[in-house]
Amino acid sequence: MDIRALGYLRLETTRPDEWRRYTLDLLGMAEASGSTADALLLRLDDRAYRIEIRTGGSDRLLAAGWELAGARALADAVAELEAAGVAVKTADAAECAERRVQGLLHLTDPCGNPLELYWGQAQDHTPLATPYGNRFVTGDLGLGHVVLPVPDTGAALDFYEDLLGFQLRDSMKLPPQAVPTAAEQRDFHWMHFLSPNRRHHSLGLYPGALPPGIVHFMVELETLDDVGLGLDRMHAAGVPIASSLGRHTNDRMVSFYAQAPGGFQVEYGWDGLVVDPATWVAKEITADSVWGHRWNG
Ligand SMILES: Cc1ccc(O)c(O)c1CC[C@@H]1C(=O)CC[C@]2(C)C(=O)CC[C@@H]12
Ligand SMILES: [Fe+2]
Repeated sequence: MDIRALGYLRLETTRPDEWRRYTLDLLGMAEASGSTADALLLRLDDRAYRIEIRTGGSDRLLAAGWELAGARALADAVAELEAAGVAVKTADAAECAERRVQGLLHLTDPCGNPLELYWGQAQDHTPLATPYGNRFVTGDLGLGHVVLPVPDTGAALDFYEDLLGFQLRDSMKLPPQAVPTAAEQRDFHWMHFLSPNRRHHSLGLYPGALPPGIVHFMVELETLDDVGLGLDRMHAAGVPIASSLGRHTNDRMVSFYAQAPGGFQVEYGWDGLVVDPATWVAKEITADSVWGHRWNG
């Protein structure tokens, strides 16, 4: 399947004012044109939007949007999904227009996580004015990464690897105490990292359940100072820091994790690894970080 990148995230929130402050004032995102009273659209680059925060009755992931190369790629995806027995719902013209894409499918992964496959997202050609002059690393690496809860980790790995065509980059054993909501009792649980592109991982699979349907999402900044200044803003605003600054072993990302409104986290990072998919070899990592990343509570 010709999926190219994580294109957008859609979230539902019961606390839209908090999310507004969090994304614009703390994460340094820009409000996109087309935002409405019900849905804050956020710009990180030349795309019309990368994140949608929709006001509703719960705090949860509405969809991870994965971008395909074009109309033929999306039609091929429908055929492959249906042949594999996966139910897909094709969006009508009105819904495509609302999402600002030219073709769109809805489906769920084997653990019930909502995804959208799409092609042809609108661009915004007006200069991007982020509040602190910070720049996000996107382009063909996509928006960043998202970590999804997958209690049936094996089924989820098969789905993303074999059907969606993501490349497994590495895996890490988590001790039972790190996965209190695992489906079964085991000595350890695998966490997996995958991507359809050169970004080390666009998707993390966390082997437990989590009510918001998302463990964290990561946005990457161009400079270390962008990340440090973001950390200062989080501290100044009194946002709980879920994990201190550190460097991950697998993608070498220097990042911290801040609590987001609604029970999950945002990872704010710099210097993530770009790999060559043609020569990559899947590995096991035996520590999450080279240094830092002290988790709180
Ligand atoms: C290990 C790792 C490497 C690169 C990343 O971008 C990344 O997010 C992680 C994993 C972070 C991970 C998590 O998402 C939920 C709580 C986890 C499972 C832990 O208990 C240790 C690592 C944590
Ligand atoms: Fe991450």
